[in-house]
Amino acid sequence: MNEVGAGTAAVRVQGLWKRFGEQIAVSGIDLELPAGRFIGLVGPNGAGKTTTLSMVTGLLRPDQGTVEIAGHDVWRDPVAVKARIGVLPEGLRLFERLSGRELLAYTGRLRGLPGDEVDKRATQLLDVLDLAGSQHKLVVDYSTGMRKKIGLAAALLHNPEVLFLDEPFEGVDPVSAQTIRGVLERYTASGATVVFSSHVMELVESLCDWVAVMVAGRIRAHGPLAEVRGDAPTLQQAFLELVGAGSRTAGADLDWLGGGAR
Ligand SMILES: Nc1ncnc2c1ncn2[C@@H]1O[C@H](COP(=O)(O)OP(=O)(O)OP(=O)(O)O)[C@@H](O)[C@H]1O
Repeated sequence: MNEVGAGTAAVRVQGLWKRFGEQIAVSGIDLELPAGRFIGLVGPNGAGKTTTLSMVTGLLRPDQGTVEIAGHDVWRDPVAVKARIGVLPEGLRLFERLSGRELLAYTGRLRGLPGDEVDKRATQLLDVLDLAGSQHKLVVDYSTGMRKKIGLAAALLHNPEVLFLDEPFEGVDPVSAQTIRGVLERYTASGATVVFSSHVMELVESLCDWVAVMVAGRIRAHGPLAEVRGDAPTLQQAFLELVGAGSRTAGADLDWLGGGAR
């Protein structure tokens, strides 16, 4: 059962900072992500999305600031938070010498689920994610898309309240993307919250009902999709305006590229 109903904040971020030497990756952000929504965190390369998601999910300690998930402080109450979240991080490390099914069995036991419940859920997830035929293959032999899918299955196994996904569709073919999408839509329809980062605006526009736009370590816009899109015809156009790239002519200075002298 999910504790957090629609209308309350699934994630509350206050004054979050992260520096790497001279580089300020996240510059004092405040953000409330509503529960029960499909939320997209978008921004150009290097905007700070991965750093933010890592701090929000307890993988990277902030320099300053607090994060609460379902009312629990991520750094003061990590056990309560980790029981309530699922995470598919960027560059996910998996136990390569386990098969897909073994990985789920292991994850389920770590999560404290009874063995027969783990078996039942693993069978269903492997089936829905089209991995049943590869469940006995070692993870090391999985393709990029299969790795994303088994990572997603592991993140969903304990039925978290909030699911965080860093670029879940990168390197995933359209058929697998559609499968992942179906699973996520079903999950949010039941009141759970998904927060995912992506650069693919069409995807964010078609999946999300709430977006946060991050530029240079700050949140530039956030809110319901229609509000952030405003009068722009597409989210892509609104995004280009927000990041100040709307009028930039790509490649204007590359006059040597293409024809002419070689
Ligand atoms: N471990 C690190 N050490 C030094 N700098 C880092 C580190 N991690 C991130 N950065 C810097 O922090 C900034 C934000 O990086 P981050 O990976 O969070 O951005 P992003 O929005 O996820 O980018 P992308 O969309 O390209 O994945 C970048 O300038 C990056 O170079």
